[in-house]
Amino acid sequence: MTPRLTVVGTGYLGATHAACMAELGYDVIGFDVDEAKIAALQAGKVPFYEPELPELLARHVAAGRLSFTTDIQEIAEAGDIHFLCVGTPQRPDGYAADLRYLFDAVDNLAPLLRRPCLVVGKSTVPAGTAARLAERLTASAPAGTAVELAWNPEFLREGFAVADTLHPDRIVVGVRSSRAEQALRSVYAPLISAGVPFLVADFATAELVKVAANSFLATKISFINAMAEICEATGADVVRLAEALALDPRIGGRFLQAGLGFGGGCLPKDIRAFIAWAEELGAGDAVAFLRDVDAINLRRRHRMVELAKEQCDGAFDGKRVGVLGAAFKPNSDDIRDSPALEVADTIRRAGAAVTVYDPEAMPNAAVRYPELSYADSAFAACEGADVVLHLTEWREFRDLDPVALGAVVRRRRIVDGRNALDPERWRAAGWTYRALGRP
Ligand SMILES: NC(=O)c1ccc[n+]([C@@H]2O[C@H](COP(=O)([O-])OP(=O)(O)OC[C@H]3O[C@@H](n4cnc5c(N)ncnc54)[C@H](O)[C@@H]3O)[C@@H](O)[C@H]2O)c1
Ligand SMILES: O=c1ccn([C@@H]2O[C@H](COP(=O)(O)OP(=O)(O)O[C@H]3O[C@H](CO)[C@@H](O)[C@H](O)[C@H]3O)[C@@H](O)[C@H]2O)c(=O)[nH]1
Repeated sequence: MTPRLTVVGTGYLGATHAACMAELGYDVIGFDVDEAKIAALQAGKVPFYEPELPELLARHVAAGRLSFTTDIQEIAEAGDIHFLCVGTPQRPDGYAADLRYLFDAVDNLAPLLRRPCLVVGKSTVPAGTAARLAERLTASAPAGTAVELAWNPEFLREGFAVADTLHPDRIVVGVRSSRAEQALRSVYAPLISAGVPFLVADFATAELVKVAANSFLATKISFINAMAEICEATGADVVRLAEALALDPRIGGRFLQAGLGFGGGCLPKDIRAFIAWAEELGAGDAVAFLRDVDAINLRRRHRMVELAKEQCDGAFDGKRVGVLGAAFKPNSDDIRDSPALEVADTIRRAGAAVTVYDPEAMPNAAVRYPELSYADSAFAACEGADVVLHLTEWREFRDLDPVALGAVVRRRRIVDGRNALDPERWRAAGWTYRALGRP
């Protein structure tokens, strides 16, 4: 019999997972404690920007295959498999992951379970969390109910969430029984039969795969950004350097884009949680290098502010700065730990009048950074600017005409924080072009 699925926590990950599971043919109910989010989703609307997701979600909601609720009893009664997709942000008091939402989710769901079911964690967690949740689940579920936990980390990227979910590089599951393994094999059968590798591990390994993958990606970005610092000291060009490195297939070219560094709701908090957890285990030395990875990453933001200041003739006071980009990366409206907004706000606090434009992230940015000014186009943000900062590499910015933009600024000066513009084109249009890691 086809299992009925539920998704607990319908943010970026959960809403995507719910819609994609409906696309694979399952009946899915999404549950969240955020009533506004659930109301939007139930109306077939995605309350954040993610390409491809709105059409997919609306289609399955309209077909009655996908629904959303704030009633936990409803999902407890309906679900054969419950996917936990709640947030695990950085704790306010340090580096560790805040696991309270996961514990709440399990504590609220478990006592209501009346039928045999599998609870599958997808959130990113320190190894050992699944074992703790399994204990809580068994302790709180009614006696005699066959309830089990499994772990199934998620590797999707924002901006490509639907494609990454429907065509993942691999599916990793942490299980304690062949029943759990078979249930997950069966759920993902359409992907497995399309050739997606299905890897089975213990809980701790499955949890660790996710954190290790993000640590590796963060390290690769910080490596090239460390090289950018060296390039700045020697007059070399990090973009040419990365091109040459990438031609070695052992290194590869992906995640070698030097610039303002990584932000978002995942890489920064995941490497910090990894450091905190390893230290707790007495294995802190093994991942001490991740402190450098974090520090290199944050230094790029300071360097960007310095370059902007140089282009403002050494003082921000009384200067106008046009900022292109607010999201932590293009094709997303996510501003969690956004390097662009941190740079923009630092410059504002230093005395400049800063105006930001982003194709999708301005509503989120305006809530978090109400003191910044916002404009409704790139041209409007740059009007009268002493310097333009390119901080999130949306296609719209890469396609900007430097001649036309040159007509609205006060001075033709641009700092490309993402190494994504063509320096020759901008210089030919009379701009002073500066970038991170390039002469
Ligand atoms: N965003 C990504 O691209 C991505 C990719 C892979 C893994 N992850 C991991 O997935 C998890 C979720 O990330 P996200 O970006 O979707 O976060 P998010 O903040 O967008 O969504 C989390 C959702 O959980 C809900 N929630 C909190 N407590 C709840 C509870 N007790 N019951 C039900 N719902 C509850 C919140 O209201 C929110 O809607 C994190 O662990 C993250 O590291 C995220
Ligand atoms: O060469 C690069 C590649 C990325 N970035 C930056 O790195 C950050 C993260 O980018 P990306 O990894 O594409 O975005 P996320 O959506 O945060 O996805 C990461 O985090 C997710 C949540 O854990 C994982 O599921 C994904 O596999 C992992 O790529 C962004 O700020 C990018 O601008 C660079 O600076 N240089």
